Amino acid sequence: MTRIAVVGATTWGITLAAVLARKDVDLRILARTEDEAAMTRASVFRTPRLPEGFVLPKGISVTADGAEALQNTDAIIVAVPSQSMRRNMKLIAPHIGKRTLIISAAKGLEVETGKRMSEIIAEETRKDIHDNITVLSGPNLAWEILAGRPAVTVIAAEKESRARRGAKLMTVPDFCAFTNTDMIGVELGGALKNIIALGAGIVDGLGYGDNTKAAFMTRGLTEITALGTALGANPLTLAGLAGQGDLIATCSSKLSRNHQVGARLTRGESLEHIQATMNGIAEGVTTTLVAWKLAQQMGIEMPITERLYRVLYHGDDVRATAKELMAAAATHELAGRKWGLFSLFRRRKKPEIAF
Ligand SMILES: NC(=O)C1=CN([C@@H]2O[C@H](COP(=O)(O)OP(=O)(O)OC[C@H]3O[C@@H](n4cnc5c(N)ncnc54)[C@H](O)[C@@H]3O)[C@@H](O)[C@H]2O)C=CC1
Ligand SMILES: O=C(CO)COP(=O)(O)O
Repeated sequence: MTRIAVVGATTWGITLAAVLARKDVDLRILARTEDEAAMTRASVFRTPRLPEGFVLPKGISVTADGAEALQNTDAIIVAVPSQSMRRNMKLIAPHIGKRTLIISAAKGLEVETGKRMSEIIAEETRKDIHDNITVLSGPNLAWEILAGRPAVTVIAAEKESRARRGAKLMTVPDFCAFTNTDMIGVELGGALKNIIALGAGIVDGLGYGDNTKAAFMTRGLTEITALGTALGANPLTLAGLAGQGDLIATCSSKLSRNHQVGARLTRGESLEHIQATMNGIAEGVTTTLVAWKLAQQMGIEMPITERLYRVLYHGDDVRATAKELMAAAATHELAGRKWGLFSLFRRRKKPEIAF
């Protein structure tokens, strides 16, 4: 029987385990402590993000023992906040088998290095398993998926065969995985759209209309595509499910924590207070910092990211910043959009960034 382990008793980890339980597989969740494992087993979830009354499907085992959870698995899904990816990988690396597929399900960039999750996984694992590193990302609000509403996702790996293997493992009724070989694009799409989702929460919180929102989302996609392609992503990936698709889902949904952060900022709440009370992770906060630094160092114009960075890290006034952004001198719509076919072959070197 196929054996899959999920690292992280998080909203997304539990959701993916519950989704996979729709088919006949041996599923194990690796929790951080025996307490956390016992609570998850008893369906007492620390996060209120799961639908009310949700019960962990029978047959999923939960343990805090790494060897028990991870040995002899066909795939390990790592569903932890991105700032904890390196720490988690250090713990699980010794248990990863030569043929085990590693699926990163986190959507963020490491603050200290600006690195993508797959880069961190590679740094923390043996070379002989690097071909097995894959990433999963797409318009995937956990609550909707657990509620049984149909969704699709994308699995990317450098080798098409690994992406196909991952997609086969992850596809179940009402949750279907597309494949891609552009890992950079899929990861950056999932991470960078959170910046724009946070801003969309501000747009909604300020009571602006659909015209504003459409403009904001479109220009948001423009600037994350500019950074993404400079970092080596295929622009078509960013226009696909893991980029534009996820951007639409999170900018439109009140279920999105990133959207919630933006909306709460417009009510005068401080970022510290929001983060302390939201009981979950909004990756867009740290991703804004990383993207801003990358943009500065690579000379890429990101007017939305730049202003959100000032709101989040320098306490700029949300209303004044939104007004300033909407009034900012418009340029040629296609200015800076140089990612024609040739840009695929002209990757700029990512700077070494000191954060
Ligand atoms: N919730 C969602 O709808 C989706 C989340 N994701 C991504 O999945 C990643 C995890 O997010 P969520 O599951 O929503 O987190 P969450 O918001 O449910 O939980 C985050 C909290 O989990 C705890 N945690 C549990 N196990 C942990 C471990 N092994 N290492 C570190 N912290 C642990 C920590 O207290 C942390 O603050 C993020 O990168 C997120 O962007 C991706 C798609 C959908
Ligand atoms: O990535 C997500 C949906 O695709 C989840 O969004 P939030 O992290 O903003 O809740």
